[in-house]
Amino acid sequence: MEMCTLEKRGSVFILTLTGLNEHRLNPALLDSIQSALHRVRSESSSSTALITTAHGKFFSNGYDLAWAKTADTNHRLKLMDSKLRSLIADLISLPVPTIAAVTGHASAAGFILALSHDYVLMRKDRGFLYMSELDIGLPIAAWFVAVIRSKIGSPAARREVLLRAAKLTAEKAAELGVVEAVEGGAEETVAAAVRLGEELVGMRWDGHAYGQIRMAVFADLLSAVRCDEEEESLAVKVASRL
Ligand SMILES: CCCCCCCCCCCCC/C=C/C(=O)SCCNC(=O)CCNC(=O)[C@H](O)C(C)(C)COP(=O)(O)OP(=O)(O)OC[C@H]1O[C@@H](n2cnc3c(N)ncnc32)[C@H](O)[C@@H]1OP(=O)(O)O
Repeated sequence: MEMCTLEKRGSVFILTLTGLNEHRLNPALLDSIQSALHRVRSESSSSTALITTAHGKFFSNGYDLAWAKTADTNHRLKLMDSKLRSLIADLISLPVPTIAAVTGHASAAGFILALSHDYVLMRKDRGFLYMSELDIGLPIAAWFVAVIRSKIGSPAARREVLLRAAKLTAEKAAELGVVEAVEGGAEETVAAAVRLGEELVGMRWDGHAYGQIRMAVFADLLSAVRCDEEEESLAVKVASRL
């Protein structure tokens, strides 16, 4: 079953998480997204940009904990987490500008996926950006915090997101500096992302320079994403709470 599509619209790629489901980040969906990123990398000979968006009322509702809850929970949790980390590292090294067009709820790992883009545009009327770990009693990985620290500048905003589990609407997220722009509905958000993408493509930057500079800007984040020291202990904690 196709879980995401990749289409070229003008000069930009649009990666869409398909289906009216929660787009939970299980290995199948993570693999599908990552192979789309590999296609963007291989086909981005000329200047291009990547927009990531989703169908339905969810951008992504986070890890697929139901999938993980089996006899082999620890292994499955670690598998999801290592696949997401690999995907985030690919986004940071991708030689093209990246834009998340958040057209629905983005929770926990889904929020991390959105934040890992260079720009986040969000629809005004529906959808929350929400780190739900506090509400569901789960610990958080240091690398998740590294993403949030790299992308959300204000300590007050980080407190709202992590220590208050705030459900941020687009307007609140813009006020806290979490998203760049608040658009209308889903279609307007994708259209605004395409306009921004075409504007960035118009700069005709060298993609490898763009990717290298982004990796330099987020060097600390990249090393946190690649470090799996705590994974085992966190997996045990998370598994015990499922
Ligand atoms: C776990 C991996 C371990 C690996 C090994 C260890 C290493 C790492 C360890 C890390 C530790 C774990 C980290 C965990 C990561 C995860 O991803 S775990 C999974 C997390 N996911 C969740 O917890 C799911 C959270 N989601 C929700 O709670 C809900 O889906 C939601 C987002 C709150 C949406 O709820 P829902 O009821 O479906 O929403 P709606 O019906 O759409 O809206 C509710 C009402 O709000 C109104 N509304 C919606 N948007 C807006 C808006 N923008 N503005 C105003 N109002 C809005 C909407 O109209 C609804 O109102 P009513 O119609 O009046 O009800």
